[in-house]
Amino acid sequence: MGLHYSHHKHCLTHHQSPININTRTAKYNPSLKPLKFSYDPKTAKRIVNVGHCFNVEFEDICDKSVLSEGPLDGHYRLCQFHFHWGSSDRDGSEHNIDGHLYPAELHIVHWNSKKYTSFAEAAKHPDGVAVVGVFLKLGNTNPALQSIIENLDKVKTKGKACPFTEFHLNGLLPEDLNYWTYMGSLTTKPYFECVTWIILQEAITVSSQQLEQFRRLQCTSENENPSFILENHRPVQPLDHRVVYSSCP
Ligand SMILES: COCCCN1C=C(N)c2cc(S(N)(=O)=O)sc2S1(=O)=O
Ligand SMILES: [Zn+2]
Repeated sequence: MGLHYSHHKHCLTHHQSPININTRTAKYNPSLKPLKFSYDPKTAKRIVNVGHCFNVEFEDICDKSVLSEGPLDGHYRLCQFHFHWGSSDRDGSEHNIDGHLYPAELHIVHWNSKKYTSFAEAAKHPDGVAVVGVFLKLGNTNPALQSIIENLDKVKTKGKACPFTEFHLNGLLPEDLNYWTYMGSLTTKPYFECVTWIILQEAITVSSQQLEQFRRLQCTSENENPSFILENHRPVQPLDHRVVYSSCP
C-alpha cells in the first residue's frame, strides 16, 4: 500500500525514496551511534545483470556480513550491492544533496536478520531493510571498482551471472562515516516502504571511463536486439513531513 495515515493532517502520506537532502534542515541527532560494518570478504558470491542494473550478491544464509549500530536496532545482514548511474556524468545519483546530483550512487542492501527470516519477509516491514548510500564523484580511477568492472563483460546481457568471490566491500567506503538517515522505500519496483536509508556524507571517486563501462551493460537478453542501461536513477520524491537526521552537527 505504501500510504500512511497521518492523523494530524487527515491525509495519506508517502514515504518514498530517493529524496533531496537539504543539509541545512537536517537535524543533528546526538543519540545516533557510529555505523559498524562487519563484512566478511568470503561471503561475496556472484554478479548478476538484473536488467535495470547489476547486483553484486552476497551469501546471506547466516550473519557473516552485517551492518549494526548507527540508527539501527539489532543487526542487518548484507545481501547485495548495486549502483545507479546516468546517461552522462552530469547526473546519475538517486539522492541529491542541496539539489546537487552526483554521477552515480552505490547502494549496499541489508535486511533485519534479528527480526525476520528472509529478505522477502523483511521487505514487508518498515524496519526490514537498511540501505547504505554512497555517492560517487568524478575523479581518479577507483581501484576498488576495477575488480567489479573487469567482470562486467561476463554479464553483458540481462539474466547473465558470473561467480564473484572474495570482495573487500570496505574498500568502497569513504574514510568519514558520518551520515544522514531517514525512513523511505526501495527506489525500484516494488517500491516497498521498508528502508532505513543511511546516506554517507563523504563521496568516493569514480572516473569517467569507469562510468562508461556501466553504460555498456545491456537491459536486453542475449537473443534480443541490444539496448543499453544508459541510466537507472529514479527522480526524487516528496519529503512530506519526514525529518532527515544527521550523525554530526
Ligand atoms: C524481494 O526482492 C528482492 C530482489 C532484489 N531487490 C529488488 C529491488 N528492486 C531493490 C531496490 C533497492 S534500492 N535501489 O532501493 O536500494 S534494494 C532492492 S532488493 O530488494 O534487494
Ligand atoms: Zn538502489
